[in-house]
Amino acid sequence: MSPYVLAAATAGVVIVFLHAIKSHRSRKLPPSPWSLPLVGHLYRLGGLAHRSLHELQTRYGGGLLFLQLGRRPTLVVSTAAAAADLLKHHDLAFASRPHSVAGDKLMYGCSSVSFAPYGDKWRRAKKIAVVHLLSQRRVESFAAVRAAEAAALVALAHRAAAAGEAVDLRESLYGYTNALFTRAATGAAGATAEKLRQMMGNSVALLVGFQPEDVLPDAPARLVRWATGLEKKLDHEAQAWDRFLSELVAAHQEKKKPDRAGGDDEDFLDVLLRLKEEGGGDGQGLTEGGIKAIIKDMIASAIETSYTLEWTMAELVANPRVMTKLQDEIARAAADYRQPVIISESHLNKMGYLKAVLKEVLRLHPPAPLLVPHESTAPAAVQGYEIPAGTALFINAWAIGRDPVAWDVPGEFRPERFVGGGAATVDFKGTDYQLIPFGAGRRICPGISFAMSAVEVALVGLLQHFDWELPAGMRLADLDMGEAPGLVAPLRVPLVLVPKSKTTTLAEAQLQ
Ligand code: HEM
Repeated sequence: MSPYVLAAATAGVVIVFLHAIKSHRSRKLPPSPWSLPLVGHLYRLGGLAHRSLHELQTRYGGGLLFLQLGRRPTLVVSTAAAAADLLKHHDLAFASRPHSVAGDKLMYGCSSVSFAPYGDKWRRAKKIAVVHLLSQRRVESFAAVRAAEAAALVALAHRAAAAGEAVDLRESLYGYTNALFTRAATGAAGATAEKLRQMMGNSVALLVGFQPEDVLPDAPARLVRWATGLEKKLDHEAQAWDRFLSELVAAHQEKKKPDRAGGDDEDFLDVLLRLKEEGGGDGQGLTEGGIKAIIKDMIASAIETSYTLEWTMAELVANPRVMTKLQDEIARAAADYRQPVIISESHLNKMGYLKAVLKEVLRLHPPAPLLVPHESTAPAAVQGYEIPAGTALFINAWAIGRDPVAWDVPGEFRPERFVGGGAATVDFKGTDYQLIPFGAGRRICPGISFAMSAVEVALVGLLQHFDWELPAGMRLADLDMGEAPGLVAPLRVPLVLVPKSKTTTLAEAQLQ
């Protein structure tokens, strides 16, 4: 980088930092540890920000911390009580998102649901997602696609079992969710799904993590993006996506038949193009860019969904008692109802222990441990502190799931706490603030039902047909249950397990 760029960047940071310190001192703010010039508290985050922030919070007490993360004043919420107060009483003030240049470029001017700042554009996109794409009826309409993709996953495990080989679950579970989400979003499978998966990997690498504009004012941040080649990468990626999505849109417009409009066999792209064509109502103001951004949002969610499956398999292998109990529940359902290879979804809904296991996994391992950052658009008085407008918000769902005030023996994996115990009625739908892996309030994830159906169908298939063991020579104590660094957190080491068929072959399973 040239010395001029460096000097301009440094001067910018100093000005912003001094300004931040001045305004910080004049307000009543939550506890804030000492920080460094320029970077503020950024250096305290480390690779596993949710863990570092949890440690800081236990040291300072209370449920709120106020940090200066580079340029951004940031409120961190780490207890169930503080989350309840904030989300019940100040949700509106904190319903926006911090501006992101990568989101602007890769998400068509932040017009996806997840990147849009709070306002009319976001409200319309969210309504489309909730009412037209991810409603219970629409989720049910994809049951056959889920069953087919889960059967492909079971077949893959059968092949590995027959060959005595291990399965790389990180790889195969993401293969499953990506294929399923791509089919639901665009109707495409095979090579198209593979291409989208590879492109999504490139985009996610550019979208997550701290960006130059988080630390520097606009002009020096732009210089840094230019000097480091980031600007070029973002433009290149945006163009590649646009070419690909334009082809999918064109193919959909060609195949569209009048008698299909509004039917249950529509994929997300069909629905969005229909709403745009209808013009008024919920499709009002929907542009082709907006449609492409929403499609990207939906396909990207395959990542968190597959991480949930991977964490579940890891916890089950680490807790053989729970694995056996869940397999017994599944075996009873399969026997009672003479089920085919993949147990039908109406029967999954009656499996109480399955639901309890998944809640327990999401309590201990929310795939987005700090949710997605919010930003306030108005001042708010939270627990007696004055939080200025323009403050970023991290809700530490990982710490909240381990809050000792909200949970008995929080570090223990014990699904029974959700069956008849004190937490029997606690759910992750956004009203129980001690369990918020999907967030709560206005910005809550609209894909809970879509995600959980995908997780349940695959999990039940994998446990109905196989016992799962650690690879030869590996002991339970060697299983690494730590997280990989990043704002979306899978297991640190991809999970590899050996399947042992309970139904010797897929053909045999199909006959049962
Ligand atoms: C287990 C899987 C999933 C987890 C753990 C998860 C979690 C989350 C979280 C934590 C947020 C942010 C909440 C906040 O800002 O406070 C979110 C937002 C969102 N999720 Fe999910 N999600 C999952 C699956 C899905 C699926 C399957 C879809 C759609 C197909 C989806 C679509 C979205 C969208 C569109 C948003 C943005 C909402 C907004 O900004 O208003 N998610 N999700």
